[in-house]
Amino acid sequence: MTLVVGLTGGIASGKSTVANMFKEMGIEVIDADIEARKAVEIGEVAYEQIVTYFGEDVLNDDHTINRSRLGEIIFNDSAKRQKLNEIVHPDVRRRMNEKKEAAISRGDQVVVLDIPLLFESGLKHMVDVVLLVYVEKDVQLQRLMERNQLTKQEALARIQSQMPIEDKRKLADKVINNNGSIDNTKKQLIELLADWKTITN
Ligand SMILES: CC(C)(COP(=O)(O)OP(=O)(O)OC[C@H]1O[C@@H](n2cnc3c(N)ncnc32)[C@H](O)[C@@H]1O)[C@@H](O)C(=O)NCCC(=O)NCCS
Ligand SMILES: Nc1ncnc2c1ncn2[C@@H]1O[C@H](COP(=O)(O)OP(=O)(O)OP(=O)(O)O)[C@@H](O)[C@H]1O
Repeated sequence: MTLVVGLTGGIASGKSTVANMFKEMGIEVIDADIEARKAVEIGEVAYEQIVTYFGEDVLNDDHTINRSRLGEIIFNDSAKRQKLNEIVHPDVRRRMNEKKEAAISRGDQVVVLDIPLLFESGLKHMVDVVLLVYVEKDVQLQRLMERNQLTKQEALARIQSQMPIEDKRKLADKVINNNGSIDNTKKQLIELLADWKTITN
């Protein structure tokens, strides 16, 4: 039996950090952000729809999507964000499902789906258990500003474009608290995996 874990959290809460820990343990992680990048490559259906809706202003000179420009637009306008989600998400789900089915066919014990918008997009049905990477709001803001070189206002716009992390915490099956050190986070993950081993064996 394969346990399908949905890894989620707020922006910059530490999903990729935890995802890398899973990978180091030899567990496959299917990353929605990576699949979303592939879905908007030149020639893909979503690419054409983005150009039609948002115009050529969101393109780089080489015609690829200018991600920072598109981000500036959608993180400050909920109607445009919803439109982008409608364009990109169906293909992201299709790509993730294909990889998930491959992991199940191979007989992997655990496969992880890293989906930032798991709750916002109603994707709980895609996984067996939801694992939330939690951080307090001030830590989240600080880490986001530092990692993406954003002003406080820009970072807050991104945080506020998602379901509040406190609400996500109530909906999750398991929570890893990532306020502390990376080592502490890893310890919590190892304990969780030991629990799950009894489920998958
Ligand atoms: C807006 C875009 C161009 C910004 O690209 P950029 O390279 O700056 O960021 P990246 O893709 O690495 O996303 C970083 C984080 O932003 C958050 N985020 C991204 N898209 C959204 C969204 N539509 N709504 C809320 N939060 C989002 C997530 O927490 C994500 O982990 C890009 O995020 C995008 O195409 N988003 C739409 C697809 C999507 O929803 N992706 C998220 C998972 S499916
Ligand atoms: N426990 C920690 N201590 C200090 N810094 C951390 C810790 N966990 C993560 N970080 C840093 O915080 C930032 C956000 O972490 P990460 O990229 O893993 O978040 P994410 O949830 O994957 O973000 P996104 O939603 O944008 O994909 C990174 O710069 C990372 O190095």
